[in-house]
Amino acid sequence: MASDYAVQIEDLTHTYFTKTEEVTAIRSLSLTVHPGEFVVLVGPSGCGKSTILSLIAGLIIPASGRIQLFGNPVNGPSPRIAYMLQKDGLLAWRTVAQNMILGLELRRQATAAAIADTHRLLDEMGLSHVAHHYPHQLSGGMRQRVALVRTLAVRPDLLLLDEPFSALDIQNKIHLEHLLTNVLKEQQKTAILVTHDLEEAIAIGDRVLVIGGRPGQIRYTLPIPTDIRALPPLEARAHPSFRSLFSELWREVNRIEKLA
Ligand SMILES: Nc1ncnc2c1ncn2[C@@H]1O[C@H](COP(=O)(O)OP(=O)(O)OP(=O)(O)O)[C@@H](O)[C@H]1O
Repeated sequence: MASDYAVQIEDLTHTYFTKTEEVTAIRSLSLTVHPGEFVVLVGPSGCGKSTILSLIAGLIIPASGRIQLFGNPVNGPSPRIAYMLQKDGLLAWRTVAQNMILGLELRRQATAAAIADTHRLLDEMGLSHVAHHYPHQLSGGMRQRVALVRTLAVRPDLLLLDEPFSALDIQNKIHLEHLLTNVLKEQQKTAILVTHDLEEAIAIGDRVLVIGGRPGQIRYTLPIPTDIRALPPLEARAHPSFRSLFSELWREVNRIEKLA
């Protein structure tokens, strides 16, 4: 069924059960994401941001509520989604070229054309010269660029990004943000990013949602103005309105942190 939304979440609640306790991570959360939109989730530690991504990815099943992906209910992992984490997850015994086609192999889609596509992406990331290197021969920023190629290689319609750049220094971080936003815009992909970096959220998101409280809910929405969205991440940070957006987001995150 056709849908106007890439992601549609209605009244979602999720509780984890451990041997000793029940933790309701999120309660009554509703959210819609349009195709091609880049939504960023920020908020205090433990407010349920990663849980939201895992639910959308179909890795965990919600206690109640509905999640639809491009009009179809989420019942488990979907080939339309790719997930990227803070840890690059590169396999030490595979070269860069072999690592970047891992997802394609797992999905039995490693055709000559798909592999050629990943080499083009690797080239766009400025890494063609390390295709035959092993992960231990690369810097942290290079490793994360390879992980990004591997994530994009499966041509997902939706990217879920859980703090993918948080371990990088500021130069590498902005470089990767730039590469990511370029590819997303070119290929008109939808993405949801979790980050603790409020500058990053404003510099690359279309809309920033502050999740907070226990259980977590959406407590504040900051739409990013079009003129900032049109800029690359470094230039966005230098926009005259950037500081006031940052102050607004900082204030809200701190206010909401007290709700926990
Ligand atoms: N597998 C699990 N079993 C039990 N409780 C869990 C599990 N995963 C998460 N939780 C709990 O659910 C709540 C939300 O966790 P979640 O990881 O989604 O938060 P987060 O906002 O992503 O945190 P952070 O910013 O620190 O990564 C926390 O109280 C956490 O302890």
